[in-house]
Amino acid sequence: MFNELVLASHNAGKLKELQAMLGASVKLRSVGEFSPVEPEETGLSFVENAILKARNAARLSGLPALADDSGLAVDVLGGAPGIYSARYADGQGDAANNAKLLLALKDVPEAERGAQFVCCLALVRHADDPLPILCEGLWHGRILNEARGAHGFGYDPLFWVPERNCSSAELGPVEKNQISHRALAMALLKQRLGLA
Ligand SMILES: O=P(O)(O)OP(=O)(O)OP(=O)(O)OC[C@H]1O[C@@H](n2cnc3c(O)ncnc32)[C@H](O)[C@@H]1O
Ligand SMILES: [Mg+2]
Repeated sequence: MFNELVLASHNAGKLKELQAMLGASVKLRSVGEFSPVEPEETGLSFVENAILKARNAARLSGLPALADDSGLAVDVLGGAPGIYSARYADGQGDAANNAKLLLALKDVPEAERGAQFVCCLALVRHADDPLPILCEGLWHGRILNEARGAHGFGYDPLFWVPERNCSSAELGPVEKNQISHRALAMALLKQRLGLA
């Protein structure tokens, strides 16, 4: 159905994971090829931000666009940082985000450190598409007391994966791409597109 999609993301980790999940039959091009400017994520939900990013990328590229809005929702923080995950430490990047999260959970015991990664994928056929395809995935885990592992990106070193007994950054890319929030959302998208 789509041989080429623009990925409405400036996050290289997402591009790598999503391209691996889609396989070679659909080529993902980064929106960075078309503009260095990142749209402001003004939505109040993952869905709204994913649609906003997808429309922006479709407008810039003239191609159908896929967006991924994702984040980490921590139970004891009432779901924070959530849609603000990328900006948790005021735009200072992954290391600062992780340090801030560790500090926020400093005195929280293991049993209360539950969290989930959330991924919302939005696909628009063109910038004004009235019916975006939306797919979501959740991945349940726990926030560690210190970073572990060197794979992945973002909060992966702090996310304990109970079903594998390791952090998400200790999973190899193939394994993470089978069980992550993004993998679940992508599996649904592939079904919707008849690619599964
Ligand atoms: O908006 P784009 O350009 O796609 O890139 P971004 O990195 O800003 O992406 P988001 O706005 O969706 O914010 C997602 C945040 O959640 C984190 N995150 C999402 N998926 C993750 C994953 O699989 N592993 C670790 N962290 C993840 C990521 O590092 C960001 O801090
Ligand atoms: Mg973002």
